[in-house]
Amino acid sequence: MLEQDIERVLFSEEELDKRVSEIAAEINRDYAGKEPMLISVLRGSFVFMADLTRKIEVPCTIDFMSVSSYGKGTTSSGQVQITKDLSDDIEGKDIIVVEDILDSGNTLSYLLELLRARKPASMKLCTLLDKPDRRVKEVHVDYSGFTIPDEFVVGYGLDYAEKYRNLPYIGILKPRVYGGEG
Ligand SMILES: O=P(O)(O)OC[C@H]1O[C@H](OP(=O)(O)OP(=O)(O)O)[C@H](O)[C@@H]1O
Ligand SMILES: Nc1nc2[nH]cnc2c(=O)[nH]1
Ligand SMILES: [Mg+2]
Repeated sequence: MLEQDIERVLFSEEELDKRVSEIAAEINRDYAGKEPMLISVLRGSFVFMADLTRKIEVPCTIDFMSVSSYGKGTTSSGQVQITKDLSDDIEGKDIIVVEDILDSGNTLSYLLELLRARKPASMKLCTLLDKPDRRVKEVHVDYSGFTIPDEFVVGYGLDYAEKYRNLPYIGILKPRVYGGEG
């Protein structure tokens, strides 16, 4: 069972639901009278995106982009690959980039620069988790769910070697799973 690979739960389903509601309330307030386009950075953000969008009450559109830099490891390769681009144009739109985690910053610094060049009317970043300890590229965050310690977390969309995305909570992986001690 997946549960046996989890050292401890960092955020329960209930805690995630409460925080996602709070973030959605901020967005609803900030975008009153506007029509934001929410851009989910796949694959990690799919669960957060689905929960967040269902709590957004202003009219909005959604799109998806797929980016990968971790492969099977627990540290960033630094090489960001776009594996699926957006379907729609973002020029003149008020976009909100939705991410599961900001860690080294490699993914988002690359992605935000690329999207900025397409001339959206405005661009904000919403990340569920922020792990500042391993940052190598500076990234400005507009909406952040939780600041977390330097531990490799999984669940609620986040994977290790493509597994654990289906866990309904966020947990810390036992080091033995990825070849560490424990
Ligand atoms: O700040 P960084 O160090 O760049 O790390 C953050 C990124 O890493 C993960 O994606 P990953 O490349 O593992 O792809 P995935 O979303 O398909 O899991 C996560 O979903 C973020 O996009
Ligand atoms: N699953 C997972 N993916 C990440 N990508 C960057 N940091 C992390 C992390 O802590 N866990
Ligand atoms: Mg990953």
